[in-house]
Amino acid sequence: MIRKSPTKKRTSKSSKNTNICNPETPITAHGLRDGSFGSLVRNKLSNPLISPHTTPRYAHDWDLEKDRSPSMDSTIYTPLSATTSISNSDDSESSSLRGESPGLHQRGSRTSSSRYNGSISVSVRIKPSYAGCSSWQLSDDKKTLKHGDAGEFSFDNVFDTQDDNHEIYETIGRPIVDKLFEGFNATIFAYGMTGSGKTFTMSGVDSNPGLIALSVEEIFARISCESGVDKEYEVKVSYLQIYNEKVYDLLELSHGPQTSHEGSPRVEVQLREDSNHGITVVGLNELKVSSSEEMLRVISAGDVHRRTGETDFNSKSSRSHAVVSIVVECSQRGNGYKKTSTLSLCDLAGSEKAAGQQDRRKEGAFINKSLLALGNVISKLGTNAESGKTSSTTHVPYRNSKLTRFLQPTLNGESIVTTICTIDSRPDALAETINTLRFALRAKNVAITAKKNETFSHANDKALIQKLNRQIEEQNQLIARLQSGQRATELEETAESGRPKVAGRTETVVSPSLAKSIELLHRRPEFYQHFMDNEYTELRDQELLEIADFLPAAVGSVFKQKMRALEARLNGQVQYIQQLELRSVRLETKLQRLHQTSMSFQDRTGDEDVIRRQEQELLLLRKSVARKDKMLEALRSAKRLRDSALRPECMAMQDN
Ligand SMILES: Nc1ncnc2c1ncn2[C@@H]1O[C@H](COP(=O)(O)OP(=O)(O)OP(=O)(O)O)[C@@H](O)[C@H]1O
Repeated sequence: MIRKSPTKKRTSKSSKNTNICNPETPITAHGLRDGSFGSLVRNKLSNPLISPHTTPRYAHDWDLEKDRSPSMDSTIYTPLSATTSISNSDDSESSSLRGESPGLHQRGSRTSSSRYNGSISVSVRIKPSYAGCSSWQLSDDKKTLKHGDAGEFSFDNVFDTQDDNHEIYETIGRPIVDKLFEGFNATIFAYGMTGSGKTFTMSGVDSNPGLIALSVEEIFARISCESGVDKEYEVKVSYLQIYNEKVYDLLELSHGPQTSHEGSPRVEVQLREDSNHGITVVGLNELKVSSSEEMLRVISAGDVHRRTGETDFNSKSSRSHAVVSIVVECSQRGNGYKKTSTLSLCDLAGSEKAAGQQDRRKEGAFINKSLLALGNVISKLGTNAESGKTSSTTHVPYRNSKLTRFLQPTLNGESIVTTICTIDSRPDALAETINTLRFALRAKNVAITAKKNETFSHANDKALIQKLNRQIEEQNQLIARLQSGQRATELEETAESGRPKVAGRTETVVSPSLAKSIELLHRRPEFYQHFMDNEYTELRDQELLEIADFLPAAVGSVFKQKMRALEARLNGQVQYIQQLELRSVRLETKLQRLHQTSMSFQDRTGDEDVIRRQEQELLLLRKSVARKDKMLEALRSAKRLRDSALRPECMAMQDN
């Protein structure tokens, strides 16, 4: 049975959100103050913060490098306007009216069953915060975030502080797992500043499992429901981290989790690109797993080795980008159908300000550099989609970081992508929050054209064809054996009927008409017998009938009987001879044709043999016809003798 996670209906909340500074605000199960963000602030359509020509008021690490910062780069920044928000929300609304999942951003009109056309689906999750008042406000439909200074931002979904991981899974995780089972590659990635809740969303905690655990449970629940006699599933998992621009396998088995100390990067693996397979990770362990428990054990063993450290915003910050890849392979027995799709669950490292510690600073520089590269790629892909260009015709800077190189196939349209951008509502994180929201807006523009990974293997067809061919071959041999047996019998019979016996001859090359003639000759005795036995046919000769009438009754009837038999035999002989003559003519014509053919194929001794045999057959037939002629002549003379014996003078003499 498919496990149904408890579905909490996404309810609209009032736009008049509770100020989290309010001591009346209830505390959630996680010990956090519940409720949405701060006081309603006037909506400003023209916003100084988001103008490409204006310097942001908030200090940000990236702001120091304005030229490189995604937020400040005027070539990649898309100014936000009321129109953008409205058109985006209209888009989402129309997709929900079409019955599409709110978790995916699919363009229904261009979508066929084996293709998915859409764009990256983008959701934002707000982390509850104690630190100061927030001025963020969420719209009733939970799609638009407003900030007094930053303006208005619309997305496919905005999850507020009350939404737990189950709620998020139901809205964005389950539709992605649906697509996975249809055969599409699918990706969920979490993006946001350090401490904003990416790992909390992806991995969760014991009391509130994250998208990884919930997806894994769903995958195995479906497999147990769908597996059967005709369908079989295989599931594999791999887990890697990108730390300081190096890729490490988190499932390397050479050291058990107990022996390796927490946070140490495992075995380094390499990204490789080739024309056949695209980007691959050489040497990455892919473990076959057969249950959700087993897979979650494997993943948590990998978690232990993920690089973590302390940042200003997170005491246990993930210092690497981590990707869990789950490969689901479904094969149908009998027809060679196979579907292989991959679910990639990425928990990116968080962007941050420059840290005090040297190690943290180095890590932070790598993290920021790779996130900047990701932002640039997303921006370029978004611009391409808007202008109708493809990444094959324009340069997309995938090579600027290991993260973008690794995500290249995903972002290049081989996967359906959902991103969850986490933000921290505290005021001192506003600059980072705005950067995250800008990234999220750009991601919304990235077009996806994914196709199902389905194949039909012809291995089974080949086996079937081979089997059928073997059967045909066996049957051919059987027919040849039966034919040669029949020929041998015929030849035996021919020999018995006075023709020379040909010992051990198994040739079967006899023309059908010749075979028929031979058969007729073989049946000759029965043929004669038939006419000889036919004594009850009517006597047709009028003269004989009249003579019989003159004879005494007893003699007359014997006479009639004898005459009838003689007449019948005579007629039979005549008919038979006519048939033989006809066949003889036909055979002669055929023989002539064969002679002509043999002239042109003299080296083919097989044909000469056939001609020789047919000539022999013809000779026999001619002899037979001659015998028949003699027999006919004898019968005619017998008739003449009888006729003369029946003349009146002879009769009178007899009477005397
Ligand atoms: N929505 C939430 N509800 C309750 N607690 C949360 C939420 N989001 C995050 N937290 C808590 O905030 C802390 C930091 O979260 P988390 O580690 O998930 O952040 P992160 O974005 O992964 O940070 P980093 O990039 O530094 O790894 C954790 O203690 C986590 O439990």
